[in-house]
Amino acid sequence: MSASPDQIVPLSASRSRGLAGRVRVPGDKSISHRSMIFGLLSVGETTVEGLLEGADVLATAEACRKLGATIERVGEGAWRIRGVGVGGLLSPESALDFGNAGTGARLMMGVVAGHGITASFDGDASLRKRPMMRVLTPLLRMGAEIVSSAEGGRLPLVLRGAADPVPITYETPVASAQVKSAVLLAGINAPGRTTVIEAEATRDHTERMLAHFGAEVTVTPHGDHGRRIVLQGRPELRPSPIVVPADPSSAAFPLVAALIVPGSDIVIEGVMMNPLRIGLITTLKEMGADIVELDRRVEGGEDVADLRVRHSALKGVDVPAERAPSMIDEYPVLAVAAAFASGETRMNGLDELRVKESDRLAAVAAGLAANGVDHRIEGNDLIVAGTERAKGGGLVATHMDHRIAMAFLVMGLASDKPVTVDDTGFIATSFPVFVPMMRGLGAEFA
Ligand SMILES: O=C(O)C1=C[C@@H](OP(=O)(O)O)[C@@H](O)[C@H](O)C1
Ligand SMILES: C=C(OP(=O)(O)O)C(=O)O
Repeated sequence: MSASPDQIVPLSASRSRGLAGRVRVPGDKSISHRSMIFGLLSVGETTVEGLLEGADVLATAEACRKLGATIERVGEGAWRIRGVGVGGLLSPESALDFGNAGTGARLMMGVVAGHGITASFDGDASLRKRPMMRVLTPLLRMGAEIVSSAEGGRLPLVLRGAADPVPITYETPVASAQVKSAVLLAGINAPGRTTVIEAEATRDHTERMLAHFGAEVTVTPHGDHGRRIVLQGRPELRPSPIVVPADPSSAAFPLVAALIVPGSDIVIEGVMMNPLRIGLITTLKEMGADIVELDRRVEGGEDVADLRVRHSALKGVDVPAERAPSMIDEYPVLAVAAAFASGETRMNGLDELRVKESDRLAAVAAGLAANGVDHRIEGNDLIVAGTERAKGGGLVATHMDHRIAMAFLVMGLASDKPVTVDDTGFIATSFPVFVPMMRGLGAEFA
């Protein structure tokens, strides 16, 4: 296991020989959070296999316990949740602490908003800085009330839910699966149809899980890239078994590492290929990456494939803004790949990166600068001038952000001099076995 978020553990990565081997990265974080929440919202026992046992998901599990669920771990990645059902939630006796996790906090605000209960929400210093009004604005329209909050509706906050939430039609002003999901989760207990319209389609795990648990949900195209989701409220959710596929956002790290470390040839098994999550793979293929999908199949209701990845000569590309939702968490590691490409890579429309665990646009730019990679920011676009190498030698400030830590450790595996990240503790939020798994492929970390 890697360090945990409450320890500060720096680590250096240095030039490695070709990576080799087969790995399976942990379960998808988005589906893992939702497994706990849907388990809570159905009466009876939900079984989960392949759960991501990262700090973010464990915080959501703890919150579900405080709201009335009985949750037990029965084996590695195997969990059982006994839920209380829609309408059956209890007001928790202590604050729900989501640690570093935006997904857990925001989705649970939706759940609480749709129930006549009051709950306190809190998180770590990173989560306390992140905007919450984006979910609270529609939830207030549905009848929830903010009892108290930090400035601008930020955490810590106390939310009083609505016993009879009002079903609304909501057009999301930002492309965010968390906002969409919060509204739908509140809408589960609303008498009538709750509609969410998104201009850009975002990950659809909540919609899929609603259907899997027996709710009536319809999804139709909206405009050029968007969707309209209609949920019929007050369904009786049936506990349903969940098999969590491997997280494409975690797979991104060994994948890019294999592309940039000369001589690499690896296989990453069972990676979820949900079309709304694979923008990085599309982009890397455009850059000339040798990624072959082997044994494409369906597991747990999602397309998955084993990805064979070999070191590749990459070239710079233009990444369209409308692709951002399908690779939103992958830009830090794409910026690293871009440094090792020839020519400019332009990543357009990265405004949402500014409100993640850190300001990722600033953190990536600082990390590139510290390691001698030419780049610039124009508005919300990041342009990396690739020269097929990075000098390295830099110390990267990770700002409590797991993806910044992992992306720059990957850079160090192929840069001229080692790259040091100031803290690896937060890697445990999403990919607790990152360090040992990468070492197993041949990564030099010290
Ligand atoms: O719904 C989800 O599970 C997530 C949605 C995304 O956030 P936004 O909704 O803020 O884009 C993503 O960055 C996050 O890691 C997980
Ligand atoms: C943005 C992320 O997660 P969250 O919003 O759940 O903190 C992430 O994992 O990159």
